[in-house]
Amino acid sequence: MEILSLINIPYWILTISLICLSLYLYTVWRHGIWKRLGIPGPKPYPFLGLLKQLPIDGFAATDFNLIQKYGKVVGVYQGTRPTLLISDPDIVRDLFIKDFSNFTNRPDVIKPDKFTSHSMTVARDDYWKFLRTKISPTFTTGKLRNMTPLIQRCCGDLVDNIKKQSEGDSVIDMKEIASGFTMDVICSTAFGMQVNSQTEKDNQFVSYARRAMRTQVKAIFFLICMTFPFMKSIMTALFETPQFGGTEHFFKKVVSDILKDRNSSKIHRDFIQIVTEDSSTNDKSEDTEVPQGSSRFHSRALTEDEIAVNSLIFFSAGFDTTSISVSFSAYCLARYPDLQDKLIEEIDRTLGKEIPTHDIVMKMEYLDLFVSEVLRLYAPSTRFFREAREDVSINGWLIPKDADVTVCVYALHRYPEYWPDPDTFDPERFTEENKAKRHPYAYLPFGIGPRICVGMRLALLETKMAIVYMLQNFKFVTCDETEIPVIFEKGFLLRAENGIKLKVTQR
Ligand code: HEM
Repeated sequence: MEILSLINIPYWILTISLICLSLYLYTVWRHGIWKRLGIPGPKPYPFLGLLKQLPIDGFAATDFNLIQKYGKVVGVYQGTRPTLLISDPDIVRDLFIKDFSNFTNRPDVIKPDKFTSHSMTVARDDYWKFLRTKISPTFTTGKLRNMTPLIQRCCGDLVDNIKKQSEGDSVIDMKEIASGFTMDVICSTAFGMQVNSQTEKDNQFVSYARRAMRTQVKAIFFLICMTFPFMKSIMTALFETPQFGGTEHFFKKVVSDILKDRNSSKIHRDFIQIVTEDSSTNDKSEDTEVPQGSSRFHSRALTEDEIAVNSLIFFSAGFDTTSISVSFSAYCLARYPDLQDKLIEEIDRTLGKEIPTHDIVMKMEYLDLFVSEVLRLYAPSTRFFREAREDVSINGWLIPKDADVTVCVYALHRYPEYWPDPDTFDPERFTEENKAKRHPYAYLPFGIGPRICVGMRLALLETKMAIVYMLQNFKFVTCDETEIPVIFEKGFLLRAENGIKLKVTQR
């Protein structure tokens, strides 16, 4: 202390310096984990690791380049979080299916607040199993068949919107139009509300929904928590203030009012109605994926908060993803006129101008091949994740407890070993014959295993219905404004940065 007083350093400077030094040593130690375990990967950037690269190159290109350079397993750091990037279908199967009990949970970067902790996407272990068991029956074939009239109505509005916006040979932006359509489908299938978000721009419900999905601010909170995990609690508290999020009260009230207003005389076919009727006890349909062993929660119904937050995941998990699949479908139709004609031929032969039903649409063979190929090249989620519960050894490598394991869907779907000539758009890759020749886990647009996307059936139905309605009325064509190839946003979702500009001709 006497030496310090001699060189006259104020205590506050000394304290700050010591904190900085400790943080630096902490990150250096964390950034050595993969090297100590012998897993290949790039030298991490101080503090930020891969988080420095992601905003520059974007998730898709960063993962693609790393996997090209280091192979199918790459050790990186997101901030100081050790993350294993994987694009090896065998390893994905071993971890995400065979060893699911060790890889049940997603990493919780931001500590979920009390309300969000009821969401199926972030719930952990037995509580996740309970929620999944209660919510999965919403997406059985029977329930989706019942929901189809809601989707048909939104498809009708979609066609009207395209007609209106393309008047006088105008260029339309399918990114905008598809996002309006997806919003309408969610409002009706989750909440039973009829909205045309394309024409009702100031609808209060829609503006709250858009606010709940605002991602830029969330990204900053995520970045801080990934770099310094001990900041989780502070960031969580901030995140919930009305300036940054704060949509919880609005949606809780909406759900509470809906539940009060419902009376038994009117038939409702939406998510809120289905889970209120506690469907898991009376609808164990053949095609619902329900995890086993969800012990102690089973006997009770969902609470109002659980219904509210899980109706919100229709927005957070189902909005951008489905809107990307609809907009890129239109893009591929315009880019490949021969394939568009083939699809039109199938639609005309099967349906003509009749209203598409669930069963007819889901049985259309070429439509299925086409949508599968769209979701290969333009898989909306570039990645999906799990957290290792325990140390796990795989192919002679140790994955340490708490590490993130991330499947790089964008890179996997372009790996030439599984997808010869990967940049070519070719729906024939998905014929039964060609599928049988390929690794079954080389195609993962909806994830894999017991935690696979719960809304997959709804997303496919919605996308296919939209395509059929659109092609019954129009043909898509590229124009001077169409960006070829599309430039992607840099985020985790594969959105087109500058929209998807196309023209249509009437049929
Ligand atoms: C084309 C559209 C969609 C795509 C590409 C997509 C993709 C995904 C992916 C990759 C996952 C992670 C799976 C995993 O970790 O193994 C996921 C999870 C999830 N998705 Fe989707 N999704 C889509 C539409 C939807 C829709 C419409 C809904 C809701 C209505 C939805 C609800 C969810 C939920 C709740 C989860 C978390 C499941 C759980 O943790 O058990 N998704 N989705």
